[in-house]
Amino acid sequence: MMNTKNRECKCTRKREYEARKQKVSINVPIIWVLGGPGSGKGTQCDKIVEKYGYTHLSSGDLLRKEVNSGSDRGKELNAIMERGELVPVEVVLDLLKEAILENLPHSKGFLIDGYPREKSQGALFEKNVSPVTVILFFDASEDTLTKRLLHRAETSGRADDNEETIKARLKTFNENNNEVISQYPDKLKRIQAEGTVEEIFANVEAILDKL
Ligand SMILES: Nc1ncnc2c1ncn2[C@@H]1O[C@H](COP(=O)(O)OP(=O)(O)O)[C@@H](O)[C@H]1O
Ligand SMILES: [Mg+2]
Repeated sequence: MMNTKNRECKCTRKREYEARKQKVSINVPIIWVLGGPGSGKGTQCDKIVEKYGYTHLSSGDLLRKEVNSGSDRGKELNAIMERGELVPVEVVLDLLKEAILENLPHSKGFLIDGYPREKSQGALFEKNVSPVTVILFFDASEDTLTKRLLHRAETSGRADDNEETIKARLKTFNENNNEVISQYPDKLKRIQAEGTVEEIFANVEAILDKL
């Protein structure tokens, strides 16, 4: 019993290690989806998946999955996320890269939702995973973001959808966002995200139809 467990454990670790080392050759679009908390990244990604068949990888969802697994790493992550802070970049990047490799054989493109959150995260992704094709940045006012998140809080069950954490998340976002997007002037597509879901999606289509 003990032996089998150990073997499985080593095996998983080995696979993870190899995933990290492996060079990835990706010939489908890699799209970073950025914007403040509540800017509609998840909502628009769902619509993109429906029309374009891309693979949606949300860094937040991958992290929450890790938290729900109940692992020690998950518990540490949960504490950080409840404070509205950013988790260590290696953790997010490993989770993203593993998910990309897993989906690569059949994927038409990847939506990387909510990453990079810091300048260094973008550089690490491009170095260790792949260059980015295009960046969708959903731009909405703080007022709109807060209203949408408080509304989402009624049903989301997310530990970070409460007034205090929302304030901290907006602060984290404002501190880092300009530095992130200013690195990629040629790839950046700024999308006005105050309108209806359909209006915003029309602007998204105008960009993705050209890829
Ligand atoms: N264009 C929109 N107009 C009004 N509400 C929206 C719009 N887009 C998203 N929402 C709502 O705002 C909340 C946050 O959207 P979500 O897609 O989860 O944002 P993010 O993934 O960027 O945090 C959700 O409750 C969602 O239904
Ligand atoms: Mg989201």
